[in-house]
Amino acid sequence: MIVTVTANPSVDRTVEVDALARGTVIRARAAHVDPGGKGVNVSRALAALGHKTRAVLPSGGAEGRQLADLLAADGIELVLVPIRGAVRANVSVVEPDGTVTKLNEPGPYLVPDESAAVAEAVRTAAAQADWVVLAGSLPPGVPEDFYARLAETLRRGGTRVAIDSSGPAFASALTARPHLVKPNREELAEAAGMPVATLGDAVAAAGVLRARGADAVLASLGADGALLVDDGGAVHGEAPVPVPRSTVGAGDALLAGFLAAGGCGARALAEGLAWAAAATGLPGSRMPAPADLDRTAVRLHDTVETGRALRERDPA
Ligand SMILES: Nc1ncnc2c1ncn2[C@@H]1O[C@H](COP(=O)(O)OP(=O)(O)O)[C@@H](O)[C@H]1O
Ligand SMILES: O=P(O)(O)OC[C@H]1O[C@](O)(COP(=O)(O)O)[C@@H](O)[C@@H]1O
Repeated sequence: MIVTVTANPSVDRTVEVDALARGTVIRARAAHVDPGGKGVNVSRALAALGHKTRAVLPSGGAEGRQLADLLAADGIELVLVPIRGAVRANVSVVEPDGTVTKLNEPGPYLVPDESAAVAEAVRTAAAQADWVVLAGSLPPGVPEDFYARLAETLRRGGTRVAIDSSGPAFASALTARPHLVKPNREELAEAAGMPVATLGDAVAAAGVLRARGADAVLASLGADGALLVDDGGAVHGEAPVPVPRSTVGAGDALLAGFLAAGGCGARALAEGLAWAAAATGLPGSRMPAPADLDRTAVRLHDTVETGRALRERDPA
């Protein structure tokens, strides 16, 4: 069982427009709504591919009810912690060439009792979990070391912990010695305090994160695939996507596939890459079904091509 924790979930609205122009009225071509938040997406990917998962998240307001309704059909065991504020709504504006502009709200203010209730729900939900995933930003009011403290407690109790966050919440969580962290290229560079322009830079930056406390680093590198750095060394892998549709949630699919395949080693990296490639080929944050996976497209490289320049972020 993989338990996910999303401190700041969202209702994700994706709006398709012909062109984005500031200060004008834009008539959208289409819009759709998905459940959102990084841990929520990890659970969605796991459930879509037949794995047992439980998602812990604060829930309040009309958006909280909407999010629970959207998730009801997904086969995820939900642990909803009531809060007074309303769950946020994030908007992604997609242009025809695939460029995505994201507007992520800060989220509701959580009073100390509400933060404590989420932490308590996680401790209960985590009993007998194979992995606990702590993912996404923290809403206002939740202390910066929220994931760090949870990770420390879970680790002491023998539970494996994976973290996918950013900024101070991520930096502080490293000190809790998580088993796995999943930064994207920007988060890797920010946390390591160095530019990441080549695969060699990514290996070096992952080394910095390991020196700060992470056992293993699964770095997602957009169109350049992903890199796993652990005690066994570094492995790079990629899975080309002929027509990328949307990368929203692709990093979450990568992490979900990696954990579903055991959460360590090259085989898990390959599985994560297959899930991420499939998610990248689907619209919005839709998660792949078994028929969407093509494991034959995955290529692993034991020798990392350190001089290889990383591509600019794909607009899709
Ligand atoms: N253009 C692309 N072509 C192929 N795979 C991609 C592409 N963009 C993303 N991916 C896959 O999705 C994963 C996550 O994407 P990335 O943008 O790095 O993460 P995040 O969504 O967390 O920002 C990558 O590691 C890669 O496996
Ligand atoms: O918690 P954050 O960092 O604001 O991110 C939340 C957003 O990220 C997502 O989980 C998608 O993640 P990615 O685009 O990084 O794959 C959305 O569902 C959600 O709106």
